[in-house]
Amino acid sequence: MDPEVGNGCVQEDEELGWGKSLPVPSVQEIVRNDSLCVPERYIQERQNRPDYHSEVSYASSEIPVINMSLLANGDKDELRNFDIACKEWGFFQITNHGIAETVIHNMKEAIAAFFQLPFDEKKKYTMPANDVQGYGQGYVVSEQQKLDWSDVLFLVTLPPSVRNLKLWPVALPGFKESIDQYSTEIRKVTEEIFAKLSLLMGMDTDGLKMLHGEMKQATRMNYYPTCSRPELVLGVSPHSDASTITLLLQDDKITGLQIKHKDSWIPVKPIPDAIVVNIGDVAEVLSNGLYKSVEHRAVTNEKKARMSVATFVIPSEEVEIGPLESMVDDKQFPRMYRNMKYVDYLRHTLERKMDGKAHTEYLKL
Ligand SMILES: O=C(O)CCC(=O)C(=O)O
Ligand SMILES: [Fe+2]
Repeated sequence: MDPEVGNGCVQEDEELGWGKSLPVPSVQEIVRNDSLCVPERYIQERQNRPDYHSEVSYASSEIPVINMSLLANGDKDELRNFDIACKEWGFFQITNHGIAETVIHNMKEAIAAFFQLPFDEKKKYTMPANDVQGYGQGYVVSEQQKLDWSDVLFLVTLPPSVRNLKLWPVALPGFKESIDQYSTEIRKVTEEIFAKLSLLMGMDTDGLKMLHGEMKQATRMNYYPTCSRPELVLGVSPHSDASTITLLLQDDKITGLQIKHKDSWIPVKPIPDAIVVNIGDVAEVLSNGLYKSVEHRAVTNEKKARMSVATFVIPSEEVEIGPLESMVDDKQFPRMYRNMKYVDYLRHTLERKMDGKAHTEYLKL
């Protein structure tokens, strides 16, 4: 069977989308056909391999953990911890976030069920040639570029009016309901985080929410098959997220996510039912660089496939992003980023391969 997924099978939608990506093989199918096979296109250049210089630090216990219940209830110490987490780490895990265990469990089951479908079934949701939504892989712009050891289902989930249900496996029992519930809960947590970020950025509590216009959520469901040579490949190449914030649900038992902190890669050890939150490029720009959209990547392993669900919270396409007046001070904090319509930034990032912090650099003055 030809394991190729990506564009080509599905008709192009007429509307101008956010971007497009070249078709690539399904890694899950490659591994299913031959669990030892690691094609050349997946073997990273030496300096990009996960074990290069053994530079992985095991200081993962240092990554901040924020108690959302304390934060939401106005605890001053937790607000300070949150501020430090956003400034110094750009990444933290949240506990007591109020999302019911069943909602998290159902979301994980839904993506597991999708990736367990036969390949011919999954192919029905293949990314159209001019879209980044659907089943396939994003950020592939050349036949020469190294590929990530993962398959993806990427869907815009909120608001419901902008969903492209043709690309949703709606016939899969529980799939749509699980995404609906999970997305609604993530939206609530986002509003809580936005309220506190707004205060820290010198606005009223609803400042960020208002500024986003009709806020959207897009969800990238990542499937990382096992790899017989995990030291040669990357599950996701180093990148920062083009979102305002990202909320990531990861496997409770398998560590795969690593973040760049003080020039080392630090693994984010899962805390069961916690959600990993990171500052995205939009929050970095709005805060004039005070809050950091940190580079991260995912590695694979030989023993067990890993899944993760990244929910990107993004502004309405027409919103102009740029440093907030309250974050700029000509003497102390001169403006570091230019203004740009959000959709133009998003398209800029989606036309390129993932490349560390290179996308954010484009916004710098
Ligand atoms: O799987 C992970 O831990 C990271 C995924 C990620 O960074 C993304 O989808 O943007
Ligand atoms: Fe990411």
